[in-house]
Amino acid sequence: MSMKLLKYENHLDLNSMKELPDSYAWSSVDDDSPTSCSSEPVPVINLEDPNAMMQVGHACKTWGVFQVMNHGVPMMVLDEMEASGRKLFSLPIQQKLQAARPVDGVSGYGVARISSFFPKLMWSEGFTIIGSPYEHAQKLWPHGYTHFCEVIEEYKKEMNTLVNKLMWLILGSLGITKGDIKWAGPTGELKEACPVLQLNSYPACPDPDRAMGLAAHTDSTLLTILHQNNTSGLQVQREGTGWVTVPPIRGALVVNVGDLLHILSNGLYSSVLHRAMVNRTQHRLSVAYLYGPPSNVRISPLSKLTDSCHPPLYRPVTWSEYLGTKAIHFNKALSLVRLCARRNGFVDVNDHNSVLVG
Ligand SMILES: C=C1C[C@]23C[C@@]1(O)CC[C@H]2[C@@]12CCC[C@@](C)(C(=O)O1)[C@H]2[C@@H]3C(=O)O
Ligand SMILES: O=C(O)CCC(=O)C(=O)O
Ligand SMILES: [Fe+2]
Repeated sequence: MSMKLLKYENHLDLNSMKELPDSYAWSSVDDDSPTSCSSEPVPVINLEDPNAMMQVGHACKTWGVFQVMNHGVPMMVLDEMEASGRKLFSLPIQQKLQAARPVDGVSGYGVARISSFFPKLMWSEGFTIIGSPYEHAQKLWPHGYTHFCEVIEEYKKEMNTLVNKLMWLILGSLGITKGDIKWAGPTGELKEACPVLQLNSYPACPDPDRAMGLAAHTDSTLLTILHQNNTSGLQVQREGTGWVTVPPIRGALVVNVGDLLHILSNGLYSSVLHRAMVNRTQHRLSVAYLYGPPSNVRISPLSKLTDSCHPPLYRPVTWSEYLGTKAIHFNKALSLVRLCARRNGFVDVNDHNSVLVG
């Protein structure tokens, strides 16, 4: 094979490339280059602070993203997850392809799912885990998959505890109590949704200024909890400022507001547009815990947040319906579930054809 590059699904084995192929060269990466280091930093919140709820609410309203410390997830669990991710992505490509994500499937190894919406390829590889990791792990390590599976299960358990804590802080900051949430159990635990674990790998890149690790997107979740290794790359877009880097802080976790929380809060807390950049010398890893509601729950603006002056801006939607819309329409999905302006007698700010009423 020429240049000893192994091709899979039209994508190349990134670890073996000495030059950036044209198919990976994003000419416009620098058009909206990151803001200077002097911009306001992404909030870092100590979850043991008695004012944590107020700070979380403020961060959701003004950023849509924040980092948390003293979150209760043991450092060892984060380190083990990172080591397992590294072990997985450093397997030979032929081995990783044993666990390839099927064309019509969600779990497994593959390129960024959003690739199809962009003319250029992304400098990353991913591994998506939904439900049990056993089936795929067995294909990756036929004789030694148990440790990987144990690490994943432990990580999911810790994330589930944290996501409950975060959801109640966020909902509390909106004045929402346990009785207002249909999918909360009697002791306030949020009924088990089917969480998704997304492992992302961004190999060192020979021409990082022209490459894109993961293109700008919002997550289709209520919340995403992201663990990044010590290499920076995550950037969030802030209105009026531009792209702001979320610096890795050892032990801290990044929390993103997703589209479903945007809907649930009737747009009070906006989902955050984010992307991942790559690095010339360092391999970057991230692990995203994508949290959504149980499959039978339809998410719509909470009634406590709406009245005649603040009508619901979005129609009810289940997580899987929303993922379906996202899979087809990508970043237009949120505006597609937005209620039509005229039907409610108010103007939709996103509807440029609407006529002012009243
Ligand atoms: C539940 C999901 C959210 C996700 C699509 C998916 O079905 C599984 C992977 C998720 C992920 C992770 C990387 C970014 C993202 C946009 C993508 O392409 O796959 C998200 C999807 C999403 O939040 O819409
Ligand atoms: O790698 C990152 O920092 C971002 C990953 C991400 O956005 C995702 O998995 O949804
Ligand atoms: Fe994301």
